[in-house]
Amino acid sequence: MSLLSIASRRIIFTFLLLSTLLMQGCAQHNSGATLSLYERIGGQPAIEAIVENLLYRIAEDEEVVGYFANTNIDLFAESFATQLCDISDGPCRYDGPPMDRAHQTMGITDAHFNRVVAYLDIAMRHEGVSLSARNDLLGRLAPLYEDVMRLR
Ligand code: HEM
Repeated sequence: MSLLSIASRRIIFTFLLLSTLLMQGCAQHNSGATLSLYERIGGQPAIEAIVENLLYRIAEDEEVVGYFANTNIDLFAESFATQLCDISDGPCRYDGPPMDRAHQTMGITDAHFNRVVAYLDIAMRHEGVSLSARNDLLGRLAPLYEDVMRLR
């Protein structure tokens, strides 16, 4: 085998190796392994659409909407969207009241808590958020249950 053909084989081998590594990198990127949860949800526009969608579902639930009777809905929407952005590793910092203070004197029942969480899941599904991203976000909200219900 000539020196030239050994050299060209090496070049081809190196090229194949590099393109395989590059393709693996792209596949990993596309599968979401390197994306933040915030990005997998769809970033700020998706979060705002999800909160809006959630608000319509709450408005249609005669029992749950009662909790929001004295609430400034625009402020709530902004605050909730910031919290979702923060908790999903987005570029926001939630600096509103802690969850136990935000929900004091409400006496939220388990059934109503579950309904709001279900509405949030449906709102995310409606906005095209993948099952795994939905589960990850709900998993991050789950530890707030005790504070929202004021059980601590
Ligand atoms: C994991 C579940 C929940 C999270 C993460 C959450 C988060 C929040 C946040 C961020 C605020 C805004 C706080 C502020 O800036 O003043 C808020 C307010 C509020 N939440 Fe929740 N919430 C949850 C569950 C619920 C449930 C189940 C209900 C009722 C059934 C509820 C009813 C309210 C109401 C009525 C307000 C407005 C309080 C006010 O007018 O000052 N929340 N919540």
